[in-house]
Amino acid sequence: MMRSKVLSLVARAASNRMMSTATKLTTVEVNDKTGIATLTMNRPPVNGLNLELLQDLKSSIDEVEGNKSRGLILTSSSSTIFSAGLDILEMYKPDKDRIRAFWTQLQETWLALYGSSVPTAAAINGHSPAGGCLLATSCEYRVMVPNFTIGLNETQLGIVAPKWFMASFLSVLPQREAERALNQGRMFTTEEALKVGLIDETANSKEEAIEKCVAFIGTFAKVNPLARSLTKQQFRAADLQQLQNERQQDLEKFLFFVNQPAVQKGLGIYLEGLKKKAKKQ
Ligand SMILES: CC/C=C\C/C=C\CCC/C=C/CC(=O)SCCNC(=O)CCNC(=O)[C@H](O)C(C)(C)COP(=O)(O)OP(=O)(O)OC[C@H]1O[C@@H](n2cnc3c(N)ncnc32)[C@H](O)[C@@H]1OP(=O)(O)O
Repeated sequence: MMRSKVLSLVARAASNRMMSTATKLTTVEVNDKTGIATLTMNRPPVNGLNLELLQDLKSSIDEVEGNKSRGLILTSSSSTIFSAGLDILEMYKPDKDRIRAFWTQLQETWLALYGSSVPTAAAINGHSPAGGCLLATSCEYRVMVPNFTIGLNETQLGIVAPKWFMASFLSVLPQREAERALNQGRMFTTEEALKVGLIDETANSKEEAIEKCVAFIGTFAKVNPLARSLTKQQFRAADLQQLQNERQQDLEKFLFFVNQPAVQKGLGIYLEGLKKKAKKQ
């Protein structure tokens, strides 16, 4: 390794504190200069949101809430995928107990991220379908690298995005755009997403995306943190409360829906298509 690279790694290690261990599917790194935490998803190959990744995401969000970070940037360790969304294997021919725990964990993770008291931003450094888009739109700001896609494509899989997925989407897009895109299951390219307002900025690399997220979080430097976070909570309270009130019904609805033979058949065909595509590559 070149000496300069070694020196830069040593310097980086000195100015950043790794808060989580590498055994987890997420890592949290707090930059000592900015006080901003970067939460990185690391579940190869596609950051499919399974029960364990969702558990780690939730505990990492809690960790950032608890360690007085000035903000949270969500990103991925993959060079081409932010997150492929929910791990379809959790929903296809599911285990009865595990699928309950899975959906309950997804609810908890969304409540924690969408309701986070710290400023949140997503550095979207790869494709971001469905649950990936849910994570990104749960943050307050999005910066995306070109040549990738983002959107809620559920209808393309023959499934329906629950109300709280729509709430995140609607916190970013006007109702007319959101409704049309959801009905179509539309995936937006980075450029299209910028034009419609689904993302806030583009960046040429993950590093630049993170820098732009840091700049966004920096815009709150002179704002009273309590006033900022209470204002954010007020904007989001109705969406959060709705899921809190309906958590059990939402779970039962999901279980009923996902166990329908037609839905299982559709998920099986979709998975098969993904696997065939992967083999061809
Ligand atoms: C009234 C309503 C009430 C309740 C509603 C009920 C239920 C519905 C709610 C459920 C909501 C679901 C939201 C979701 O998130 S569903 C998941 C949607 N995700 C996708 O459609 C993404 C699919 N994947 C892709 O498009 C591509 O993989 C991707 C662009 C992300 C990456 O492409 P790349 O070419 O880089 O990789 P691949 O070769 O395609 O994939 C590599 C391996 O990974 C597997 N894979 C990919 N995505 C998933 C996934 N989401 N889950 C599981 N596995 C996935 C893929 O099969 C390859 O596997 P191998 O062949 O290597 O084994």
